[in-house]
Amino acid sequence: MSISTIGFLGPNATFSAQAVSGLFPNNESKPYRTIPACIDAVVNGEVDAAVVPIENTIEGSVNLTIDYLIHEQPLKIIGEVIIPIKQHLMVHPTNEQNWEKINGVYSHSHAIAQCHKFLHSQFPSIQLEYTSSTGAAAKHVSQHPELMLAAIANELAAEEYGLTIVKPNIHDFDNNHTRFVVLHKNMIDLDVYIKNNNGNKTTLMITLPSDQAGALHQVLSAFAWRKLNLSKIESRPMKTGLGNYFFIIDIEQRLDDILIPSAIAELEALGCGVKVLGSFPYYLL
Ligand SMILES: O=C(O)C(=O)C[C@]1(C(=O)O)C=C[C@@H](O)C=C1
Repeated sequence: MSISTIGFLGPNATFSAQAVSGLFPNNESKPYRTIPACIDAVVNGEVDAAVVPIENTIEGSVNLTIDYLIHEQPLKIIGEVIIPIKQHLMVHPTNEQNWEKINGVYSHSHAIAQCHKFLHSQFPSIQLEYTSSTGAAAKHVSQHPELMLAAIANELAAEEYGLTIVKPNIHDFDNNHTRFVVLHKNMIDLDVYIKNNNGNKTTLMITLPSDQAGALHQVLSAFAWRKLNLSKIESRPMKTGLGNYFFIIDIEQRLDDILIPSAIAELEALGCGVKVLGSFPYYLL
């Protein structure tokens, strides 16, 4: 396989690690402390690909991933993997009996956001501490039993760092999933290596011509009349001035020879900028 080592948001036993072992069970993987560090590692050639979170059912987009890809390091999206997310409250075993008296809850900001209702009702005035990942939170809690802390993380993290789950499934909505993208320097075909995908997508980045009435409507109609099914549309700031936005659009099919190229040509004729971020298979684990 032209992909051997995969970078992910570490340490061991994060949800990102789970996504990597689910999709690439036989590859080597390498943990990084932040999402930008995972992306840089692909650009620098330290790893062949990275698996990074891009969207969660409850919390929405992972803006850091989208912005870093668009503004800093343009890699290709070569695949997508969606995994169920179950968040558990865990403590050091020495604090198991009096876990309701904990002094602080540690986790990744997205994980804390997924459990806001639980935290608000059970621990309304507790100190919340944000860590670089759920795994990092579990590791920290395991190293400081004397501080009486809890982490929000997954079952693997409880095992890996020797913590006891005292409240399982504390995410506020049952249907909690996170979408991860596989990033690579080149637009390679992942489905040659990983079979049984659940569908295909093409992701475009589109900038609108400035100050043109109905521009977004025209963009959407270029897809609508070709019956190109869109599964996501998202706007993010260009960071060049208030009101300047670009759009990320997911189309539910591969980049073909006719329909998508002709939609792109129509958008360019309207004065839009269009960039193909990837055309790839997706997998549900
Ligand atoms: O902290 C982790 O375990 C991660 O892999 C990051 C992350 C995220 O950024 O959304 C991934 C999945 C969950 O939604 C919570 C956290």
